[in-house]
Amino acid sequence: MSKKIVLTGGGSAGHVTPNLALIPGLQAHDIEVHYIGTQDGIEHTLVHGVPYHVIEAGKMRRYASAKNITDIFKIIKGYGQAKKILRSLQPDIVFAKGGFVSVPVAWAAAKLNIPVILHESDYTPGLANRLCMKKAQTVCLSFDTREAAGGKGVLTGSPIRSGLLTGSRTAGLKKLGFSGDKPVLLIMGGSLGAQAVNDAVDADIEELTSRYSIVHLRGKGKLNPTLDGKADYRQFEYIEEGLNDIFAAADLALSRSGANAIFEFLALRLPALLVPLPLSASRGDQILNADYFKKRGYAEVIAQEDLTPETLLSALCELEAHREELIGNMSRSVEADGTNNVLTIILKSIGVK
Ligand SMILES: CC(=O)N[C@H]1[C@@H](OP(=O)(O)OP(=O)(O)OC[C@H]2O[C@@H](n3ccc(=O)[nH]c3=O)[C@H](O)[C@@H]2O)O[C@H](CO)[C@@H](O)[C@@H]1O
Repeated sequence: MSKKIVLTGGGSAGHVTPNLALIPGLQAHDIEVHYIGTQDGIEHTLVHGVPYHVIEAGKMRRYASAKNITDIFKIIKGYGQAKKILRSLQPDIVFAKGGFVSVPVAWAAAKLNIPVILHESDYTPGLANRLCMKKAQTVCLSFDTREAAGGKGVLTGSPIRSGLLTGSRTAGLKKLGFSGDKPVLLIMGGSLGAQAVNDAVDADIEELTSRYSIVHLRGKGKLNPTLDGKADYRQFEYIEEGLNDIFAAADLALSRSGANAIFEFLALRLPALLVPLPLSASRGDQILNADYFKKRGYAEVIAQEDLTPETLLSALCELEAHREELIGNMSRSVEADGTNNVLTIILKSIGVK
């Protein structure tokens, strides 16, 4: 009888794309894959070709909000729904990628004695993963932060969708309508977009497009219609299909330092200028992710507070000047594409050879 796995994770694409990276390898081993996510989360739009089960999820905020009360009821409801789904599916294992939808699923799995494997993408775990960690038998890590994982941590690297590494520059340039005469700058604000990065780019668009051909992934609802049709500028909310060709066409990136994006840049040897999500809007995990990449010479970093049209331009010039050096450092990197490492851990724990 074939084995069964439930994947979970959502809220932002960073909690979904590693699961997408694992699905082909799991199916190649004849493992039946199911996904538990929310109705309205980005995971519902990104997961295709496997049965998708809906539960409610509540967000645990680090600030006071009336929603904290209503969300407690959602979490309790989600836990009950997850238990019902898991009881009927009887999976051999649950793989939780993080985000708040993971919490009721991991807790319900533990309650039903179903083993849980967790993946932590960031340098420091978020609240959702800290809550799941208690229930996990193994915590796979993108960064070598094994001491933070309470003896359960295994350094695996980050699962990366294999298709992302096999794009074509020619196809990317054609899709974007760029000649390839200017360097192509990919701007990516994380899966939900980054308003501060978008604003800084918009404020300096004339100068930037005089130097670069720009492909800008702005995030849902964050397109700027005044830039439609502008030469050397293409904007998208989010690219699901064909991102590999866009990545292949890019010479440089300007990006948030979400863990998945930066490990993808590393695997692609794409030099990036990182603008971490600031402490005012997060627990600071992107700052630590970016510091790690800067220290190893894989990327340059600029703080959001320091972002002006002038500093942005000079930081991009610096990045261009150090491009070959950064590519060399990334080529010698020891960080692995985690897809096979995570797969091996999952297969071993359910006895599949
Ligand atoms: C705002 C926020 O809290 N972000 C967190 C979220 O990342 P968030 O989802 O914002 O960003 P990540 O960089 O981690 O992941 C984005 C993923 O979406 C993909 N993508 C992006 C744009 C696009 O058009 N098409 C596309 O496929 C990227 O290739 C990547 O695989 O989870 C990460 C992993 O825990 C954290 O490091 C981030 O801090």
